[in-house]
Amino acid sequence: MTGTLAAAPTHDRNPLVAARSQLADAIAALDYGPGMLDMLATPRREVTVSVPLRRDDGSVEVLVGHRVQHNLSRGPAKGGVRFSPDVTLDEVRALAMWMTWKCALVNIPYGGAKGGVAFDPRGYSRGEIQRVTRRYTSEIMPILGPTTDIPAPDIGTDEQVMSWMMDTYSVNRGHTVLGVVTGKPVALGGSLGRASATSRGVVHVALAALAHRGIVAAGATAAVQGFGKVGRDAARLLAEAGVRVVAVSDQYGAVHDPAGLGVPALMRHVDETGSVVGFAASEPLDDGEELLHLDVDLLVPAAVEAVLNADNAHRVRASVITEGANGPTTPAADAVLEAAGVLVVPDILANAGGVIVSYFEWVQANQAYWWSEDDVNARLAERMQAAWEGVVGYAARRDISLRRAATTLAVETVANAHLARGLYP
Ligand SMILES: NC(=O)C1=CN([C@@H]2O[C@H](COP(=O)(O)OP(=O)(O)OC[C@H]3O[C@@H](n4cnc5c(N)ncnc54)[C@H](OP(=O)(O)O)[C@@H]3O)[C@@H](O)[C@H]2O)C=CC1
Ligand SMILES: O=C(O)CCC(=O)C(=O)O
Repeated sequence: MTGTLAAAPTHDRNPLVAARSQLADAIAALDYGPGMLDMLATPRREVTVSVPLRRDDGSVEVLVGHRVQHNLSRGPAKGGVRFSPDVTLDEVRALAMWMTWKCALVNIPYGGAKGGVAFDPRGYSRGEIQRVTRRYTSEIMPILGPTTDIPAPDIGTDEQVMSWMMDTYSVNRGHTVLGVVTGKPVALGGSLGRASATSRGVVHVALAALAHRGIVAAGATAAVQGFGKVGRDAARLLAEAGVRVVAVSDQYGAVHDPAGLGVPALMRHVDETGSVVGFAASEPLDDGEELLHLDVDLLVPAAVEAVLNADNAHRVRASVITEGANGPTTPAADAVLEAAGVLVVPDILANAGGVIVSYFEWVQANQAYWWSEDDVNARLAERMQAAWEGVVGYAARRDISLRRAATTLAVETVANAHLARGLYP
């Protein structure tokens, strides 16, 4: 390994350490010439920008934003934009690398990217968030475009933020460019089914994983960490499938009902109060951490990275973990969970439904022809099922974990694209 990798951080909870360790595992199982590991570990392009913001009170704050394009060998870079105080360049690099593997694994013609601005949108007005979005978009505009890099929503962003990004890009280009971002509102060239696509994909593979373990979904128990764009619809769809969702959490706390939470009523409570905390038909858990250790059939981490780590993995009692979030399990935790026989459905497979329907949205926008929601959902289910079967089959043939199988399959696809393009002449 050369300079870039030698300088890498080493902490178990650093997402870049996790992403690079997963890549190194995959490369070790494959047969490529020297340089492939370094090349795939290194982002193709990184932009760090200042985002000056005039606050509503007249003061000026200078925020920091990033956009990292990890790989472009199979098509334009694709991946979400995150507004969160925890955004760092290392985090964005890791998330961009995971996007590359995700797009390759589910065979959509993209490389991986990710972006973010380090601030907590909960402390800012709608007007301030719009100004941050527009300035960030302008600053990274040289590397954006419908054939180069196509953002989408992630933590702290939504379809309104995507509309502002599309508008800023389009105004600068002089015409409307629908294909420059996905996750837009349906009224503005978005796709039916995109808003719930990540959750729908998570639930598709969660149900497949329960069946794989011989657990009947009807009456099985689940805990969901995070009640945002991914966790909320995952809880709803699990409940609709007959799974008893016994606990959910957000940043403010966690609620629990061993008999099963009434998810529609909980959703109404969150709409009214902004948090799951205080939901009448439930008991509070001491802290969000407790949710991760409940004795449930299924655990769905759908919030942030590294929540399952060296310190707590041994306390997990779930049979199946389906990763709605990116990078919720550190490599040290993975080893503990694998030894304990927990089936972990990895992020790049489990949460790929979002980018799959983003791809459908981009295809529809480029064709200016929109599909029905049933059509979108059927195509999504078909791709999730194919990816699930591919990963499970590969893992079984080699007697390896689903994470190792998924990463190896994806890395091989990307490495072969580099070879086909003439990496080793
Ligand atoms: N949106 C998408 O299409 C996709 C998202 N993902 C991944 O899914 C994860 C969630 O993203 P998304 O739902 O879009 O983001 P949101 O911002 O919509 O929701 C994040 C949720 O996580 C909660 N949260 C944050 N920190 C914690 C914590 N420490 N403990 C418990 N809950 C916490 C938030 O709480 P609160 O509500 O209180 O703020 C919120 O409910 C991320 O890892 C993202 O990268 C992956 C694929 C696609
Ligand atoms: O929909 C997309 O393009 C990307 C979604 C995303 O950021 C992710 O899958 O982590």
